[in-house]
Amino acid sequence: MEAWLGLEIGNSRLHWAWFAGEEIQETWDTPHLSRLIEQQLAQCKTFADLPQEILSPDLNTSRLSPLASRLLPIYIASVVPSQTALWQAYPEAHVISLDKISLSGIYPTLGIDRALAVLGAGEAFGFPVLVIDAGTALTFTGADGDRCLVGGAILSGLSLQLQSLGQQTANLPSITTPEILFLPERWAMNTSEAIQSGVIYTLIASIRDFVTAWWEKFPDSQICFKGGDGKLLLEYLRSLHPEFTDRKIMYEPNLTFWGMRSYLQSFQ
Ligand SMILES: Nc1ncnc2c1ncn2[C@@H]1O[C@H](COP(=O)(O)OP(=O)(O)OP(=O)(O)O)[C@@H](O)[C@H]1O
Ligand SMILES: CC(C)(CO)[C@@H](O)C(=O)NCCC(=O)O
Ligand SMILES: [K+]
Repeated sequence: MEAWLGLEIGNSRLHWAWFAGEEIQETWDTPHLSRLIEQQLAQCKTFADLPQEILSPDLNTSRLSPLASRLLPIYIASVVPSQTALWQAYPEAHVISLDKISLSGIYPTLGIDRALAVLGAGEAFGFPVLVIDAGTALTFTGADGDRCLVGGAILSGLSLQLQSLGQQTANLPSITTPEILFLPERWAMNTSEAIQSGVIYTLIASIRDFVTAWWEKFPDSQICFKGGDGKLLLEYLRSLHPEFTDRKIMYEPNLTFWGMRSYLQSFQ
């Protein structure tokens, strides 16, 4: 089984998956790379030459050691052109572009992360499917039973909403997502919880509205959450609306990587 790396470049950070053929072995996240690393990427001859910055401290690198003497292909799905540019120098970098994705009805500026995630979800659970990516931006992306893009929506994600409130006002603190330990009181009595209440209850209401509208169109469709805040938001959606607990709605962090796998299979 050939080894390869999947790299999803998001607006906040990099998401990595190490594949042996079609199986994901490990996944991890790292910060964006600095421009200083470009030279090192250009000179990579084996896996061992790759900068340490791309490996996670939790990664069991001894499992990777059989790969050390080879240069692994890296398949890249990026929505951050300046970060994509750094990889141009790496001899085995393959940037995935929208034109080779097997979905119809795509518009030219659709994010490759959205296209791959909806493809990966549809391949795994069947079409029609709706993906809710709770990342830096929160996106809804749906495809119908003919693998045709239905469309979707883009709004500010959880962190971005909290951060922009803090940055653009004199008296409001910037709350970070690790500070959100529980579902706040809706009618909050302090500033921090009032911000959390405003952002979280409106986000959940928006998500519920999109989910309901999707199921009106496609009643039996699977809905998948992904992204850094996906697990938390699905948990809150379910605790506020228990009727969603038994429905076809789940969290699956690797949808974009599944989309990459299916993209690669389409060339075999
Ligand atoms: N260690 C972490 N670092 C950064 N964000 C984190 C972390 N853990 C959880 N998060 C949450 O993940 C969210 C970012 O999600 P994610 O990492 O999926 O975004 P992204 O893929 O970089 O962005 P996008 O795909 O929207 O361009 C933030 O809103 C934050 O609350
Ligand atoms: C919306 C984001 C930022 C989500 O990562 C990304 O998919 C993107 O840059 N999309 C381009 C615009 C679009 O999808 O219509
Ligand atoms: K921008």
